[in-house]
Amino acid sequence: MVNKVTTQNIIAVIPAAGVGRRMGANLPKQYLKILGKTILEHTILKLISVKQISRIVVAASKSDPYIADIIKPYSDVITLVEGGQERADSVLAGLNAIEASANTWVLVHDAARPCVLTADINNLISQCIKLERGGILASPVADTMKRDDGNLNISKTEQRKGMWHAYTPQMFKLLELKQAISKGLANQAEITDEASAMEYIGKPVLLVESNNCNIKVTRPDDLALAEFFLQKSIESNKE
Ligand SMILES: Nc1ccn([C@@H]2O[C@H](COP(=O)(O)OP(=O)(O)OP(=O)(O)O)[C@@H](O)[C@H]2O)c(=O)n1
Ligand SMILES: C[C@](O)(CO)[C@H](O)COP(=O)(O)O
Repeated sequence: MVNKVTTQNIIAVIPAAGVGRRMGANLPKQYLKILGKTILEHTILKLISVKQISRIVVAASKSDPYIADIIKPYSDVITLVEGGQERADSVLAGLNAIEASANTWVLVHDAARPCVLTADINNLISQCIKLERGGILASPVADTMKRDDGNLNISKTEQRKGMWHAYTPQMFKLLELKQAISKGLANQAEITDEASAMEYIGKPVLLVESNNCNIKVTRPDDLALAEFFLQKSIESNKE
């Protein structure tokens, strides 16, 4: 499945090996269609529209009957690898397929976030390169945050100030990210995104504010919302 990547530009990794349990569809959610294209294809097209991204590594499930047809039109820029049990395993499999300098920047973006704005990806890239720091797209929390007591009672109101929703893309140097995820996985740390792996090894991570349209398609209701945002971005590209 793997052919090695050799380039010095930014390389994107798309974890696309999830099963979409919360979506509850009869196929993994990244293969559901919105506006005539699968969610994964919308995501691939967003990354292809970013000039600095030279290659995209897609991590898909081994038994996946859908992926080959979807990536065929983009086979000149896409490398396919086999994903893993957890999202972090899939990301690491993608990173392991990249044969580039340790200093190469990699940008990890969920297959399930097709509505990200190209302008926000470009902004993340330029902030990380300018400040020589890894960073993520994120959005400040807008609601009051409650902590439960494990029994549907509120135990506490958390301080909202300074709280952010973590989105993707998340951009780091290849070697550092590989080391961080490998260490986190080896120590059974909870690694739900790339930033949490970097935090685990004590590295600072930059927050870059994203448009709120960058939703993770997770539950059935998200499909209509994603269609609305994708339609809006298609129309604004026509103007
Ligand atoms: N073992 C896994 C699990 C998740 N992902 C990917 O990571 C992204 C974010 O995960 P999530 O939205 O949680 O997707 P699923 O795991 O498919 O959803 P669920 O948790 O509802 O099953 C998705 O693009 C998903 O395909 C992956 O590549 N490998
Ligand atoms: C990476 C991510 O999308 C950032 O919000 C998120 O952590 C993925 O989480 P999930 O547990 O796979 O839904």
